[in-house]
Amino acid sequence: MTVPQKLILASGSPRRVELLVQVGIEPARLLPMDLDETPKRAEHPRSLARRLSAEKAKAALAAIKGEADWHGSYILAADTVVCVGRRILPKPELISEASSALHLLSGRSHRVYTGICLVTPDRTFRQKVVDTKVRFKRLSNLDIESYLASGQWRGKAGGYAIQGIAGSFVVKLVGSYTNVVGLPLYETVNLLVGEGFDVHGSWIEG
Ligand SMILES: Cc1cn([C@H]2C[C@H](O)[C@@H](COP(=O)(O)OP(=O)(O)OP(=O)(O)O)O2)c(=O)[nH]c1=O
Repeated sequence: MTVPQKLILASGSPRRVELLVQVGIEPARLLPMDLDETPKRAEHPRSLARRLSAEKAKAALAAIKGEADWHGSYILAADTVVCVGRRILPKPELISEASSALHLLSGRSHRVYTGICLVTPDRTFRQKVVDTKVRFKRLSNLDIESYLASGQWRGKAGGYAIQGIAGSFVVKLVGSYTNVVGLPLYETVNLLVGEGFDVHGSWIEG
């Protein structure tokens, strides 16, 4: 008898769930981890994405360790960081923060790093950081004001969501699109397959 594999997604991000479901992976459980995401002094954005994704995975592992049926589960966590040069942009909750971020992104290229961390059933930690280069058009005052009014910036790294209105700001994108949304699908599936997770099982028609 084969034991069904379970994936615990250590995330509260609906985008990450949607991306996994898009490739046929239905997380058995969502376990959002509320961590302090403040960067360390002079921390590189790539290192921040790597560190936070590992911390989310570690916290999720600690949370389920005492449970009898966690054996055989995989845990996946991710963290997305947007930066202009080495300047890390916040995940704005205030309109003023979102406005500053959009002014900074206007007419420039920036990078989006997503760290992914997979904990295997034997508790091995496997990590990867993926980066994407994105160039925005020059945003007019009307673009910025209207975008701020949309509220789509709230809680999103860098103060925008490429899967919404801000998709129309993108002049050029080099790398993974899904990485910008919050979970790089190629690399995530690769990591899962490499660690023995059956991603293909759900692809059968009917
Ligand atoms: C740049 C960008 C970010 N985002 C989102 C993805 C993430 O949800 C968020 C980055 O913050 P994260 O800290 O990576 O994720 P989160 O706090 O939303 O969720 P969790 O830690 O529980 O997994 O920004 C978009 O949805 N679209 C985009 O274009």
